[in-house]
Amino acid sequence: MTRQLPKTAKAVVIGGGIIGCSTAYHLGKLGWTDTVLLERKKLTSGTTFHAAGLVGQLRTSANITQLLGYSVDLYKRLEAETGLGTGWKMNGGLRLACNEERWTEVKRQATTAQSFGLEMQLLTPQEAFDLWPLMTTDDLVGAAFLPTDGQANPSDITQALAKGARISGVSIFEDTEVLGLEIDRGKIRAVITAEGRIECERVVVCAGQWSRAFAARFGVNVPLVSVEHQYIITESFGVPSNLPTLRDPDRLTYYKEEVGGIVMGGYEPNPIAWAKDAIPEGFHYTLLDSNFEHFEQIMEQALGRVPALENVGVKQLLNGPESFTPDGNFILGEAPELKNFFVGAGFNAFGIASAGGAGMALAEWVTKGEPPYDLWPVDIRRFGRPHFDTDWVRTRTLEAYGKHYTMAWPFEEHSSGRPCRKSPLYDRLKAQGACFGEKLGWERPNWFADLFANEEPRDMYSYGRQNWFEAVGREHKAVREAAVIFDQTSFAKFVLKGRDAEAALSWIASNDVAKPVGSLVYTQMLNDRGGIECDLTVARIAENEYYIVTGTGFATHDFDWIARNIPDEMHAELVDVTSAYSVLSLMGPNARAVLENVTGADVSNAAFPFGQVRTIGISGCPVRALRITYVGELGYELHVPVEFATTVYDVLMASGGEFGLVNAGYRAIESCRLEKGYRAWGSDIGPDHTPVEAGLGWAVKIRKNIPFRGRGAIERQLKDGVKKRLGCFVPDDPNTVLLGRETIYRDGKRVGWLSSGGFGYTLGKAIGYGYVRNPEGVTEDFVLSGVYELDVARERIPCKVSLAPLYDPEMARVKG
Ligand SMILES: NCCCC(=O)O
Repeated sequence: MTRQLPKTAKAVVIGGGIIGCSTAYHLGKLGWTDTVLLERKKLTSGTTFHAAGLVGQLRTSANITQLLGYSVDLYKRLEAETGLGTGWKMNGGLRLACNEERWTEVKRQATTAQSFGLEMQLLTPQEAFDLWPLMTTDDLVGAAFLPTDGQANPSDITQALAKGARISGVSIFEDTEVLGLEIDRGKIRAVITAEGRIECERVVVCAGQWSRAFAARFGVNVPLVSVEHQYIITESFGVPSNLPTLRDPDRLTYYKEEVGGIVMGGYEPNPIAWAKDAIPEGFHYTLLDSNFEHFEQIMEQALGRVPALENVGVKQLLNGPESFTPDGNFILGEAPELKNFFVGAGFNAFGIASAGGAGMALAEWVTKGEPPYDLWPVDIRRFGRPHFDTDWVRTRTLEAYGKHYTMAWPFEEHSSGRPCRKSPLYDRLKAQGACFGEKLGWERPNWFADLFANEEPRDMYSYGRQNWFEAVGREHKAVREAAVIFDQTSFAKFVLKGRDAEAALSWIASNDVAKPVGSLVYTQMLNDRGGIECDLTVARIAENEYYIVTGTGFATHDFDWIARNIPDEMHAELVDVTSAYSVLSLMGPNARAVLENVTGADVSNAAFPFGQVRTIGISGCPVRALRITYVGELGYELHVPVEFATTVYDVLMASGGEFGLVNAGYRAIESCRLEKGYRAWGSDIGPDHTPVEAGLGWAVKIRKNIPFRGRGAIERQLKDGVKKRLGCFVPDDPNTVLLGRETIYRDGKRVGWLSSGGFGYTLGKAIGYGYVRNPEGVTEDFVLSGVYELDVARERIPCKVSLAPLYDPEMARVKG
C-alpha cells in the first residue's frame, strides 16, 4: 500500500507506545485532528509491549492521583468506544504491611487516599487472605485494598487508543523514523523524515527510553535512563481471573493474574542500568537475556509469600529495559529549552497506570499552553543543572529504582550522587555538625548536631518524631531569642535587566514592583486562572535592573515562567546569576546588633527598614543585604559574591558570639515559617491556588490601576467569592505528628487535606495548613465557624482553626 505523509500538521507526536497513542487520542478528542503520530517501527514495539500492566492510582499528590484516576475512567470505557479489547479489569489492588512502621505508612496512605477521594480499605490479615488465598499471612500486620485499582493488557490498550485517535481523524504512521527537526529562531518549524518534511506547530516527544538522546540533539534535557526490569510469567495453574493485583513492598514484589497464571516481578536494591552509551540500532520488539542470578533475590522473596510458585512452571523470565527517572516521577510538559517541544516520557513503573491521564494532560498542555491543573511533581521544569549529566542522572535513578517499594520515610533524603553542588561554607558547616539535605544537587544544612554532646549528624527515619527533633528545637529557640545564620546559597537568583524591565515585571508580577530603587517586594506571578506560578522576592537594584530571588527547587521553572512572560515587544533580559552569590541569612532579634558589629553602614530601622535592599560593606566585601524574612523575625539575607562568602561568614560568627549567634538549618526555617504562616510554593500554594484563596490578597496590586497577568481572575474572585480558603490547623494534642495530606473534617464532613504540616516549637504545638473547600463557596466566617478534626493515620484528632498567623500577627518582630 502506498502512503503519503502529510506536508503539514498542527502537532506531530513522536513515538507509538502507550503514551504517544494516548496523547494522540486526546489531541484528537480536543479537536486537533490535524495531528500526526510517527512511530519508527511498530506501535508498542519499544517498551509498551513488555510492560506488566498493573494500574494503581494512589500517589502522594492529589493531582497525580486524579490523573491516574482518569486513566481508570478511560480504560473502563475504551473497549466499548473503540470495539477493541483492552484487557482492562477492575479487580482491585492489595498492598501488604509486614511490620509496624509499614502498617503506619499504609494507614497514612489510607488517610491520603481518603483526602483525595479514593477508596482504600484497611484489612486484617485474614481479610487480605480471603481476597488473595495464594499467599501466606504469618508475617502480616495488615493490608490495604483499593477496589478501583486494576490491570490492563498494555499492547491492547495502546491499539485501542490508536484506533480511538484514528476515529477522531489523527493519522498514524508506523515504520517512519524521525530524522531531525527544523528549528527557526528557537521555535519548532518542521519534523524531518526519510519520506519528507512535515511542517508543524508542536512536537510531542513520547519516545520512551529513546527520548533523552533524541531531545538532547536539540538541546533539551530529558533526565531518564534505561534500567533492566524483570518479571516471570507462570504457566496457568487455575488462578481466578478476578484475583486483585498485589503489592508486597516489604518483599519488594508485585503480582497480577494472567491467563490463569501469575505475573510476578520486583524492584531489587541493586538494579542494572542498560544501554549506557546508546540504545542499539534495531531494538524493537526486543527483550534482553534473562538474568536468573539477578532475579533470584526477588524470586526468594516471592516464594516466601506465594509458596505455590515453587511447583508451577515458569513460562518466561522476561527482561525488558524501561525508562526510569531520578525521582521516580514521570516527565511531562513543554521543554524550557525549546518552545513548542513537548515531552511525555520517563514513566518508571507506572506507564500503563499513568498513560490515560498523562496523555490527557499533555494534550491539554499542547493545545492550550498549560496543563489542566498543577502537575508540578511531574513537570519537566523540576530538574536543574545536575540533571544534564547522564552519569549523575543514572546514579540517582538507580537509587530511586531500588527504593521503589522501600519505606517512603518522612523527610527521607537521597544518598547517591552527593555531595554535588556545595556552598563555599560547606566544609565549615560540616565541621560544625551540619546534617545536610539535598535539593537540585545542592547540599543544604537541615540541622546541626551538637558534636560536644556526641550527637551524630545523621537522620534516623521513623513515622514518629525523628532524632533531630531536639536539635531543631534548639535552633528554633535561637531564631526566636537571639540570632542565627542559615546558609541559603542554593536560592535561585536572576537578574532582569533592560530599559523595559519595570514594565515587563509589572506585567508578570501581581504585586507592585514599580517602586523606587532600593525597594524589595514579595510577589506572586499568576497564570490566567489567577493561580500562583511563582512566589518570590524582587529587589530593585537600579532603575533598569531587578534582582529576583526564588526557591532552590524552582530555578528552572521560575526562570522559564518569567522569561516566557516578558512581552515580545519589550526590552528586558533575564539572566540566571545563582552561581555568582552565596546567601547568608542572618535572622533573629539580635540580627541587627550582629550586623552593626561588622559593618560601618547604617543598618538602623530608620535607615534600612523592612522591605528594602542595600549594599553594605563587611570586611571589604560588597554585600547585597535584603531586609526580608521567612521565619518571622528581624532579618537580613546577605547576598555575597561567592569568593567573599567564607570571609563574611567567619567575621559574622566571630563577632556574633556575644549575641548568641549560631548556625541553623532548613528544618528550623520550616518550623518558624509554619508558626508565622508563610506559604510554601509546591505545597500550600501553586498554580491551582490564587492569592485570594491562599490568604495572600494583600500582596496583589488590585487597587492600583496596573494591568498584570491573572488580574481578571482575581477581580472575578473578589467579586464572586472563592470555593476554598487556606486555613491553619492546630491539633489539641501537641504530640500529633503532622506531615501533610491529613484529611480535614469540618463539622464531621470531609472538606480538604493538609498541604503541609510540622511542629512549632515556640507554640509547643503541631501546625498544619490546608484548604477548606466547599462548592457553595467559602468565606472567612465559614472557615472560622466550623468544628474541626484532622484524620491522622485513620484516627480523628480534634483541632482548632485560624486564619491569622499564630506568631506575631502584628509583624512587630519583623518590622521592628
Ligand atoms: N510495572 C510494574 C508496576 C508495579 C506497581 O505498580 O507497583
